[in-house]
This record gives sequence, structure tokens and C-alpha cells, in this order.
Amino acid sequence: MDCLIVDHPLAAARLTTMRDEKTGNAGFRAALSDLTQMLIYEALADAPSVEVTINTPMRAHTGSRLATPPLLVPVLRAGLGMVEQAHAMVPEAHVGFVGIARDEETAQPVPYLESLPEDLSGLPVFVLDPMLATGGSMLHTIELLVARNATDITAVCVVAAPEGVAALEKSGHPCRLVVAAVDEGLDEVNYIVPGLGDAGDRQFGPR
Ligand SMILES: O=P(O)(O)OC[C@H]1O[C@H](OP(=O)(O)OP(=O)(O)O)[C@H](O)[C@@H]1O
Ligand SMILES: O=c1cc[nH]c(=O)[nH]1
Ligand SMILES: [Mg+2]
Repeated sequence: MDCLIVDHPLAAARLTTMRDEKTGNAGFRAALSDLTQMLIYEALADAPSVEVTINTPMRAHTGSRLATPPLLVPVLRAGLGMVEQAHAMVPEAHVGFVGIARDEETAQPVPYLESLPEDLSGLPVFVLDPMLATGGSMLHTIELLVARNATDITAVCVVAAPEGVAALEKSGHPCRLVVAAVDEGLDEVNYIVPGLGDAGDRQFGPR
């Protein structure tokens, strides 16, 4: 599986803000928004463009735009903190929604919302979720997308555990990963270490 680690001093600075336990909800959301801009920018670096002819105030000019804007799919709750900035970067994108909450005992994904276009043939899909821990939530989302004929899926994450990366790889699904950091691993309750805690709670409070 193709894995792009966005290694940039500005990305590292925002990630450090997010990791810091002293950062409050508003500061966490702001850093996640800034970092999402960088992740989306990098995720689209090789995206195909098409030529468009426009007129500048001076003369005609052949410019470009994205050939096929990706469908953006935030995974609720935590992915909500990425979608506004991702949409600002790709304003013509459509948006689908998936809601999943991990069972706190088993860490198994418990889906509660699915709002996606019926047919995703030929459409790149960007799944937005800051955390890839065991990979269960991302794999559930990818399976929903593959069942709708998606063949070009990008998981856009902030922090991944090696266990989650391995689970995506093992699945064999058509997926690549764009992430700011791959951390040491999971603790005994399947939280990422050093990680940043619960990305949903740190934006919105406990559920
Ligand atoms: O890789 P996994 O082991 O599946 O864990 C990652 C999932 O856990 C978090 O969501 P959570 O279940 O805490 O829901 P929330 O966003 O509502 O807080 C996170 O945003 C991912 O969706
Ligand atoms: O470390 C983790 C693992 C799962 N979900 C989170 O929000 N954080
Ligand atoms: Mg959570």
C-alpha cells in the first residue's frame, strides 16, 4: 500500500499542538484544520488536471482545474474537524458521511450513520479521520465504499499506529494512506501512543 508521510516543519508544529495535553478544544480544532489543509494539499499533488480556457483581463489563457474532484467522506465524529478545511481546498467536491463509534470495551467499530452516493465508479474518495488505530473503523468505511464500486480510496489521517497501517495493507483494498505521523503503537486499550488521546473528545467533549 502506498503510504505518504507528510513530513514538514509546519505539519509537525500543528501536530505537536494537537498532541499537547494543555491544548484546549478550540486550539485542537484550529490545529487540526490547519494540518488538514497540508494533508489535502499533499494528497492531491499528483491528481490529474484538465485544461480550461479563460480570459485574464489581458488576454485568453489556458489554465487548469482538477479533472475529478474527490468525494470527501468524514468519519464522525472526529473527521468532522477535517471536512470544512478539506472542502475549502476542493470547493467543487461532493461530501458523504459515515458515523462510527468504537466500542470502548472491545475497540470494535459500531457504525451508526451511512450517507453516501450509490455508485462511486470512477470517483476518487478521500476518507477523513484523524486517527487510524486498530484500523477497524477505516476498514469498515473502506468496505462501504468498495461495495459502491470505489476503486481509488485515500485515507487522510493525522496519526496512525503501525497496527492500523498493517491492517489496511493486509486487507488488499484499493487504498493509499496520507498521514502526518506513524506512531509507536497501541496501548492495552487500543489507544495510539504517544498519540493525542481521543480525537473526538478533544474537539467536542466526551460522548
Ligand atoms: O482504528 P480504530 O481502532 O477503529 O480507531 C480509530 C477510530 O476511533 C476514533 O473514533 P471514536 O470511535 O473514538 O469515535 P468519535 O470520533 O466519535 O470520538 C477515531 O476518530 C477513529 O474513527
Ligand atoms: O488513540 C486513539 C485511538 C482511537 N481513537 C482516538 O481518538 N484515539
Ligand atoms: Mg472518540
